[in-house]
Amino acid sequence: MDVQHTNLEGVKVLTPRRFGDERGFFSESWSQRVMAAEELDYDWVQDNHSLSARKGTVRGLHFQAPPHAQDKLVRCGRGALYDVVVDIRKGSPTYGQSFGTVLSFANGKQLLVPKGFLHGFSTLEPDTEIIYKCSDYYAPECDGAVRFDSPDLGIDWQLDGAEALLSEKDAAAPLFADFDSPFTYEGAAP
Ligand SMILES: Cc1cn([C@H]2C[C@H](O)[C@@H](COP(=O)(O)OP(=O)(O)O[C@H]3O[C@@H](C)C(=O)[C@@H](O)[C@H]3O)O2)c(=O)[nH]c1=O
Repeated sequence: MDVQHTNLEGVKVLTPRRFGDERGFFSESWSQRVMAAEELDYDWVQDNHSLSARKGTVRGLHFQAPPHAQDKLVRCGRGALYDVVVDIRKGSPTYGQSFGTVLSFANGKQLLVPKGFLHGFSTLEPDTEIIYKCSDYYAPECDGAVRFDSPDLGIDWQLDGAEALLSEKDAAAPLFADFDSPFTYEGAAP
């Protein structure tokens, strides 16, 4: 597993090795044993899978508040997406800063999204599937969202000028400027 650090402490790009042969490839998308050596230790309890039929679909920016905050390990099962995280830990040296990267079936990259970050993505191809592990269960009462195109965040969603397809919930989300984060920075993450 190749592990790349990003501008946001704790946010990492993980790229599993693919063993290719005439049938295709095999890869270990997660191994607790291997990742413990990188000081990454998670008890994943829920796997999520969604399909976005249209290119230019945006899901996000989402979080689950404590006591049901979630770490997530995100990958693309089919197609390609632009995955984005935003630091919302009050007092963090990178509060409000974002990181984005392309996750595709072809590149096999995964993004590790720790608690205390917004997460969202735009689809770069039709019929794009996202698959992700979560460290806590879905808790709708703790579900929260921030408007993806908040001017203060200045995120380029790679939409090439097209209008994003959003859920009603995401269209009604508050702007980042009006958002009071429930997370505080607790020092350096692994
Ligand atoms: C997230 C989630 C939703 N649902 C239900 C609620 C609702 O009826 C339906 C669709 O939910 P949403 O519109 O919130 O789905 P979606 O917009 O895909 O939400 C997801 O977006 C990405 C960016 C994330 O990071 C995820 O954590 C999650 O927030 O699925 C669950 O049953 N379990 C879950 O874990």
